[in-house]
Amino acid sequence: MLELDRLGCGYRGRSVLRDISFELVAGELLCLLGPNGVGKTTLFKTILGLLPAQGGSIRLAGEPIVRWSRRRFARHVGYVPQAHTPPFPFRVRDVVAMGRCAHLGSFAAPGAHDRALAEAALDSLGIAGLAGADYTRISGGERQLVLIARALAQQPHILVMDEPTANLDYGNQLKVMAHVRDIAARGGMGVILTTHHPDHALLYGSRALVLDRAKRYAVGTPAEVITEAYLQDTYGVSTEIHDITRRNGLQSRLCVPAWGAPATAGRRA
Ligand SMILES: Nc1ncnc2c1ncn2[C@@H]1O[C@H](COP(=O)(O)OP(=O)(O)OP(=O)(O)O)[C@@H](O)[C@H]1O
Repeated sequence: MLELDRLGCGYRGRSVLRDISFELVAGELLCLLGPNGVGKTTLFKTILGLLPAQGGSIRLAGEPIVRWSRRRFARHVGYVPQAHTPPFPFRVRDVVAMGRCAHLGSFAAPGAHDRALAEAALDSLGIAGLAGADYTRISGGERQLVLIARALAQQPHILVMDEPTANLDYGNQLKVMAHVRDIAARGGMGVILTTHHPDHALLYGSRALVLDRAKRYAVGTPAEVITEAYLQDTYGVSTEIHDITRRNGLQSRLCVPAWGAPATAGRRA
């Protein structure tokens, strides 16, 4: 679906990442992890065509993205930016319906089908009750959910999400991750998202791309690339990664800090 080949990205006179190669395939959720300032958003902006590539290439459905018109690109690729406050007090249902813009003709307004997709996207995230609210008067986490709903209403083939769970409460973080994983798998959408939580990738990711401080990267299953050594070297914290058996018998892998618990906590009798 999306192929990066030795991609370089950065800003005028400043290289941020070099020689990044990976593919995003249909139905997968690829989690991108890395320390603050390493270049995750810069990589996304380059994939989205907002910054010119500094070498290498990006292909979408086998065709270099430089050959894609903006309109065709917008029909294929959805983007969830980090939450922002827009200057205009649109109603939430209109913000979500804007996700349908790339599918409409010039000057056309969203029709019944587009409105229904917008309402369904709000409903799927449990925020149908916000539909009539003013987008500038809802909380940061609610705005984040609305931006996710807008991207879902767009029904893209590829969804790029920049820290989609950053402002969300614990329950909404888990719901959004599970929901995105499920719609990727069911609908054949490829999703790439950034997260600062290794557990999000371990629990929900099909694959992970991890960047370290030296801007080296590795791509693989979350279990392959999110290791105690990676977390120690990259974040300077000691962690333990454990395989657990859930009550339903399924196996999961989780990361816990190796420090910080009271001396007596969890001590066996
Ligand atoms: N407009 C810009 N012009 C020049 N340099 C920039 C610009 N925006 C970001 N940078 C620099 O590019 C580098 C990568 O920034 P980027 O925002 O991609 O990091 P990130 O990995 O997304 O970080 P975070 O996890 O904190 O969101 C940083 O050193 C940052 O200072």
